[in-house]
Amino acid sequence: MHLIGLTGGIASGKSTVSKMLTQLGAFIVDADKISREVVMPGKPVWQKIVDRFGTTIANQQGEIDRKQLGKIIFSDSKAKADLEKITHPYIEESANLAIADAEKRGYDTIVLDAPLLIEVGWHTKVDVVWVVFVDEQTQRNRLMARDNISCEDAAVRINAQLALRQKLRYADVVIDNTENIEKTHQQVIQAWQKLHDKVDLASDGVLTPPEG
Ligand SMILES: CC(C)(COP(=O)(O)OP(=O)(O)OC[C@H]1O[C@@H](n2cnc3c(N)ncnc32)[C@H](O)[C@@H]1O)[C@@H](O)C(=O)NCCC(=O)NCCS
Ligand SMILES: Nc1ncnc2c1ncn2[C@@H]1O[C@H](COP(=O)(O)OP(=O)(O)OP(=O)(O)O)[C@@H](O)[C@H]1O
Repeated sequence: MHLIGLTGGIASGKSTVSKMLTQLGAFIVDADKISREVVMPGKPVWQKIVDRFGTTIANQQGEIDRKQLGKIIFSDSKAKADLEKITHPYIEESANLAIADAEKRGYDTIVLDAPLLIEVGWHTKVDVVWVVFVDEQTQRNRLMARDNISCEDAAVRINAQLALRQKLRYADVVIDNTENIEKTHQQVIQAWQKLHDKVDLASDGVLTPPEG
């Protein structure tokens, strides 16, 4: 089994690359999706967030108001650290279970899609690290357009993460997503092919020619 750690910056294109990897047959474990599941009402994380941030952090339906929580944590590093201390152990436990389950179900390639892969040290538990890169201006423009936020808010969110250029130092594979989707798709297919060819060589000493 190959475990790919897929990371990048906010709005650099991780979900876009994830979808391409799904089409190639990988199973995706999405840390952002898990972070939404673990805060549902009734879960221990929900209570811990309400204890730390007050009852007004939950909306009328009792769900955590993510917009409000995002506003708080992206402008207050202590609040961000507190939220991460509450959520990360549960996100990690759930991600580990999802990886083990996908392995049991016979998936040959599993992708841990996590924006904070390197910040939280999970890059050490994956086989290879793929970083989805874009230049900062493109990143800011895509983030503003997708989330309908101001240039200032986009900059605050980008700066809340380890700089994308720093993440490149941990990369086994860099997917440059600055240009169009087709160019990105070609890089993903190439990296996928290389990963699987390499393993064929390592496992039996003979390079298996690609099919077709
Ligand atoms: C801050 C929250 C409430 C914002 O929720 P929202 O629905 O608006 O955004 P979503 O969860 O889809 O995240 C969007 C992007 O924000 C960035 N982001 C999220 N959390 C963090 C964080 N703690 N630090 C830096 N960037 C973050 C990531 O690039 C992520 O892809 C939410 O992201 C959250 O609960 N974060 C804490 C959990 C966490 O660290 N998640 C990251 C997975 S390892
Ligand atoms: N090559 C591209 N050309 C144009 N737009 C793109 C390209 N890649 C992604 N986008 C757009 O940029 C935005 C960010 O991409 P995406 O949601 O995949 O990023 P992400 O890294 O998963 O974001 P987040 O960290 O916030 O979850 C989306 O609106 C997406 O449609």
